[in-house]
Amino acid sequence: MQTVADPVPGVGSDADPHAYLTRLNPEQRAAVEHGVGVGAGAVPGPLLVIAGAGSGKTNVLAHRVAHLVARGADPGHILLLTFSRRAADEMARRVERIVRQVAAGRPQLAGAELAWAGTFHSIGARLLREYAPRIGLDPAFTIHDREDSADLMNLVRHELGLADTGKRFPRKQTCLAIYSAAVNTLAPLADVLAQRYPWCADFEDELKRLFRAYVEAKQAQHVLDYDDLLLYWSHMVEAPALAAEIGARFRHVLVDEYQDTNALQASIVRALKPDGAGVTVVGDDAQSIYAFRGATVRNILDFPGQFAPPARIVTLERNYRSTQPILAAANGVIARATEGYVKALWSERESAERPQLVSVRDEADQAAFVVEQVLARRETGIALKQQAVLFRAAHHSAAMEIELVRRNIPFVKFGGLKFLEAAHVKDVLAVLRWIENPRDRVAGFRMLQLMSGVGPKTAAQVLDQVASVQDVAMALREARVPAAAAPAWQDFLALVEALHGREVPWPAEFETIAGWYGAHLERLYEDAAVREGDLAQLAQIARTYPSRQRFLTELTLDPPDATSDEAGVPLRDEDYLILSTIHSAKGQEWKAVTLLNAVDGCIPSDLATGTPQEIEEERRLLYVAMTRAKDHLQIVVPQRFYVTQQTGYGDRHVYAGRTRFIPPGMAALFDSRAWPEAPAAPAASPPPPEVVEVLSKMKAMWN
Ligand SMILES: Nc1ncnc2c1ncn2[C@@H]1O[C@H](COP(=O)(O)OP(=O)(O)OP(=O)(O)O)[C@@H](O)[C@H]1O
Repeated sequence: MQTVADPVPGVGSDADPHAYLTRLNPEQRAAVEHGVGVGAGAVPGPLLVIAGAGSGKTNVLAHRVAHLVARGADPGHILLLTFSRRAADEMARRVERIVRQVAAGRPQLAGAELAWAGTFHSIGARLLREYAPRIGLDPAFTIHDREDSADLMNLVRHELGLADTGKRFPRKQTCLAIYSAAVNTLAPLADVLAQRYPWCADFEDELKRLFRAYVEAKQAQHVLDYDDLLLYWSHMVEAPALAAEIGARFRHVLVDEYQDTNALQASIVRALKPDGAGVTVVGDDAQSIYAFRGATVRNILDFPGQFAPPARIVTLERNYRSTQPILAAANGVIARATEGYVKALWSERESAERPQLVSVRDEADQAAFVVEQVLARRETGIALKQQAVLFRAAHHSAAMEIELVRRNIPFVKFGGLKFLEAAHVKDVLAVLRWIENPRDRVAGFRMLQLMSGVGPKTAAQVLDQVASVQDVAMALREARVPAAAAPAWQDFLALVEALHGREVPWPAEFETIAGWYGAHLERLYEDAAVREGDLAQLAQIARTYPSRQRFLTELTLDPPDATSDEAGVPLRDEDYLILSTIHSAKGQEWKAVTLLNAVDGCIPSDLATGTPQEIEEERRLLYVAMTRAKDHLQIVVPQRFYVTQQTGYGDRHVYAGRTRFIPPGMAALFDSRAWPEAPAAPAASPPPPEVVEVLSKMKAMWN
């Protein structure tokens, strides 16, 4: 049902206003044009774009949105759901660029802006604020990140006496993980326990009690956790009237990275558009790597059959990123998967260089090898930024990081500690969150204990006192605190009075809080100077938001990646090597990619070999890693590596075999080599070095 775009006369210097379509290959173009312009008022039927790695998924989605706008769709009625905010921003930029090309001579397109592009969570937060009164929610709710949620879970766990049952009740992080898995997979608690947490199955009743109390605590404190942003949204659209109202706001709903959505997200899309009209989902089942967070590859596998007639499927198989030998090896890995949409990626980028399988002795040699290669490639003109070292688990890069620091090679690491997880950043945000919502107990608890002399008991008492009053500042003035806390308390009262009275507008408010916190920082942390740098960065970010509420919401939902107390964040270097977990490498590409620790136990991770599904997900992880490479791919296989805290064995070196996903039958797709290469001839043994006498000098120092 495609139509060829009508030419629009007099458009800029470009004779064809839809010239952007000619840049697409036939399959991409079919996806972009599907159902657009079939008649005034008609909405395209559901579309599934199966986009192989590097086949231009981002490109296609951006073109489809731009094409819809160019053909008359109101950008304010387009909902674009992406996996990360970075992806949403990038997409919006591309759409605007394409639309600008068509806009000359069509003034109504000039200022076209995508008002509704973002992650499921951030769009959920926006809709919930707007519709809060309709579902009995306080619109000023604050949002807890994972750590806050775990803290609240812990608080409730203690209150219910579950922490001291004598038996080993699951810890707060585990409780939260179980809760989150049940919510996101829409599965009964008993099933989640049986399948994922069998060692907690005995606690089903207690866990239910805990989760009920946790939900009550969140409601009493007007806080939502990450999962609530989806859960409330999904409950909201279960009401047919609200579903119809919200669904009607969005004529087109486009979802990126559909393979990594969970059951809850799919149910939201279904509720908004029950017949699939206007829905486009794009993804690659071969790159589904978030099952551990509740994502289900079933969403993409089952999408077409949800509708009658079924959704149209367009498959993109031409890869623009990698050389053909790299693709052949990646295809070889994924061809052995048990289920999926069949596709054979191909590329016109011929190369004589096959990917390498490099055998090294251990992790130290692995690090030395990678550094040697990285530097050699830089000599050939490939900047460090164009080179990435990928690994399955964040700690796999430890030896590598040490070697890089020793050799003075700057690097950035993605997938390690997140900015918002750093204690000092959390401290400042806790103050802001509490000012926003004084019922938020986790924020208040953290904030009050920043003051010398205020411990958990005093903090809890104070929070009880302010829990139900309107005038928080007054309640704080009347609160009794230990004498040791008196000086700090006076400063705190002054801060609260200034902020509650709104004497200080945003973002100056942030500076005021940072100033107050600065007085505590040195006492709280040894490396206060480093942390001050992070806070300055946070202040910078704060200035870009119009209000405290927007700042808190966006930052909680999409935190910046790294803090400066992490190793090697190259604040001053222009060029730096990329170190990244495979998960954080999603959607990226580099000229050269090196994969560390391609051994069984690391990939597949020995923590993820419990079920066939887990093993399949590990295979897809390897596939994702390999398909990030444009020109050069090296897969390193250390013969032995160091493992920590293996149950019953302690820390030790283990000998490992090459990952099972590259069996001997695939060897022809790679060049195999060993490093260091065996020396051509035995070197003559050097003369024994002269011994310099220092021992006696050392002792003599203390004579
Ligand atoms: N029609 C095209 N002509 C030329 N290059 C293209 C075309 N479409 C996409 N590309 C290029 O192909 C590369 C991969 O595109 P993109 O990042 O959108 O792929 P992707 O499908 O999102 O990949 P992955 O899912 O593996 O992350 C980019 O460098 C992009 O510029």
